[in-house]
Amino acid sequence: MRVAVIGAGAVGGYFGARLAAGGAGLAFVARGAHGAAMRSHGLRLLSPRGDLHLEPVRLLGEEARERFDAVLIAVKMYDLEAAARRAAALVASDGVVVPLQNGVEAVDILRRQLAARNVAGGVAYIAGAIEEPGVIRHSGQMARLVLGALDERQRPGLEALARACDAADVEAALVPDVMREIWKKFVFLAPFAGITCFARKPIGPVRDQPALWHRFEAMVREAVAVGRARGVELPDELVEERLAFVGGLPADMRSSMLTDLENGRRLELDWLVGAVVRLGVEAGVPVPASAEVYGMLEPLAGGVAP
Ligand SMILES: NC(=O)C1=CN([C@@H]2O[C@H](COP(=O)(O)OP(=O)(O)OC[C@H]3O[C@@H](n4cnc5c(N)ncnc54)[C@H](OP(=O)(O)O)[C@@H]3O)[C@@H](O)[C@H]2O)C=CC1
Ligand SMILES: CC(C)(CO)C(=O)C(=O)O
Repeated sequence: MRVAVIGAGAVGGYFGARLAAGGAGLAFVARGAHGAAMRSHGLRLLSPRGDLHLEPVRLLGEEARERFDAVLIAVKMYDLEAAARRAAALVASDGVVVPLQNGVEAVDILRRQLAARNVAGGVAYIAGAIEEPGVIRHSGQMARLVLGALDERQRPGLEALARACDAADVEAALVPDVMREIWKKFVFLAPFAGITCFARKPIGPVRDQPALWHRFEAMVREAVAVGRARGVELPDELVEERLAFVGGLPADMRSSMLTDLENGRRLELDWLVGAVVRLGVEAGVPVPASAEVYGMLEPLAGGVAP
């Protein structure tokens, strides 16, 4: 199977390298110092699930005319529009494009640049970061994809992608209602990103401080209420289930937004806590806890040198 990965950072670099090592015909679209390092020394994964050094790495230049059966997009939300245009030039007419962003708005952004027939849904459960150009650091054991069709014609392509994941020892579940799965991640992830940035701490110290944990819980409840108001069928037990999930995460787990904050990078705030607030206001759902955390972080959203 021919797979292209646009954005070779924590998410794209990890899953792309595993797929390549598992035998998929894989090529990356990468840029900057990280892309240059991949070109000269390959891509290195440092992972509790096993280190990997992929060399050589196949990198696609602007001139690439090849078409791919699947295109995974793993750039930050603020780069998605441009990446979607690139995906349109790389995906086969019957291929699938799978966005792996956190947030609930990636599919809508992709549909502005691509035929709806090609745009599928995806969720990535993993924690990691680019440690230095050419090197991805994976933290913890979690490394899982959730994939789902948004058009019946995408099923064979997604099944083939799931088989390629299986061959690469990457856990990938095909689900019937992927938008619901995207929301099920969003309802804890947006609050998780918000509260860890608000506290400037990983999740362990947040759990240990009742005031922070109560604020986090309030934010999860608000995000679930917003999803429901928008017609997403989220089960009654979801809040408790998501709190238990976050309760079981390793104490030193950081959100990718906290890592970005600490590195002075732009934040995905407007698509995470900001989206809870924006969509909540649109739907007439009160979101005071999220709005307060959003307000505190908003001045930092553009990236502030550490
Ligand atoms: N990190 C994590 O633990 C997780 C992240 N996510 C989500 O996944 C998405 C990706 O995050 P993450 O992997 O952390 O991001 P990273 O910043 O680690 O990687 C993104 C990479 O894509 C590059 N890029 C951006 N636009 C283009 C483009 N047009 N062509 C080629 N390369 C491009 C970036 O380059 P440059 O640096 O030059 O901008 C960067 O190297 C986000 O939405 C995030 O919320 C989901 C689960 C876990
Ligand atoms: C919380 C985590 C690590 C889970 O996948 C995540 O998605 C992120 O911080 O971006």
